[in-house]
Amino acid sequence: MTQKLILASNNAGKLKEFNELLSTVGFEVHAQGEYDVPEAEEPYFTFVENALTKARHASRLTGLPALADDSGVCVNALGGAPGVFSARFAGEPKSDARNNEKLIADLAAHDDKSAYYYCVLVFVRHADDPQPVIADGRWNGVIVPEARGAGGFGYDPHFFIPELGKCTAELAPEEKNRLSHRGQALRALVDKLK
Ligand SMILES: O=c1nc[nH]c2c1ncn2[C@H]1C[C@H](O)[C@@H](COP(=O)(O)OP(=O)(O)OP(=O)(O)O)O1
Ligand SMILES: [Mg+2]
Repeated sequence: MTQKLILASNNAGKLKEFNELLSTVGFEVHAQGEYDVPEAEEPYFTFVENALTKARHASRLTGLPALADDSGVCVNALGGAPGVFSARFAGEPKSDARNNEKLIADLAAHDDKSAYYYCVLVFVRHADDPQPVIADGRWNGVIVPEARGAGGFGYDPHFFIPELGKCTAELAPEEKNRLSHRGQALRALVDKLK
């Protein structure tokens, strides 16, 4: 029997990646938007607290198991910023274009362009689940000033993987999922659910 699962996210890029990643795992996946779940508050300073809050919120409003993702790009020369604040780095309303512009500007005076993507996933079986399942993943790269590629979302046009000679926006979806922070975290999470 396939189990219904709510994806506790409104981010179209994440939803597309999760649909690909979860298609093989036997869940019937529904985005929280299908159930008119509004965006949850993300008031915390850690990825895990924000992800847990998003998962509980979606599960409470739908009565179904929920999976949430809190993720971001952490830049070493900026002390890990924007990190947990990646989505709203350049203020409200959220804008990938303005976030990328600000990231390039803030890094201009720094020689060290190294960064990593980080993702925490939290799965709850029900809203008050006392044993949320948690997994994370990390993906190292460097920030480049010139945008490259049309795939992915968010910071992908500026997140360069030296080993591949490409930005993550230049990767095919299956290649990004095989390597990404989100792909790593999801495989670890699925292992824990077995
Ligand atoms: O693979 C990625 N490729 C590019 N950028 C990425 C990636 N993964 C996270 N990011 C960036 C996008 C956003 O600026 C922030 C996530 O913020 P985050 O709050 O977790 O998501 P969100 O507000 O867009 O949607 P939601 O909270 O509904 O899941 O990190
Ligand atoms: Mg968010």
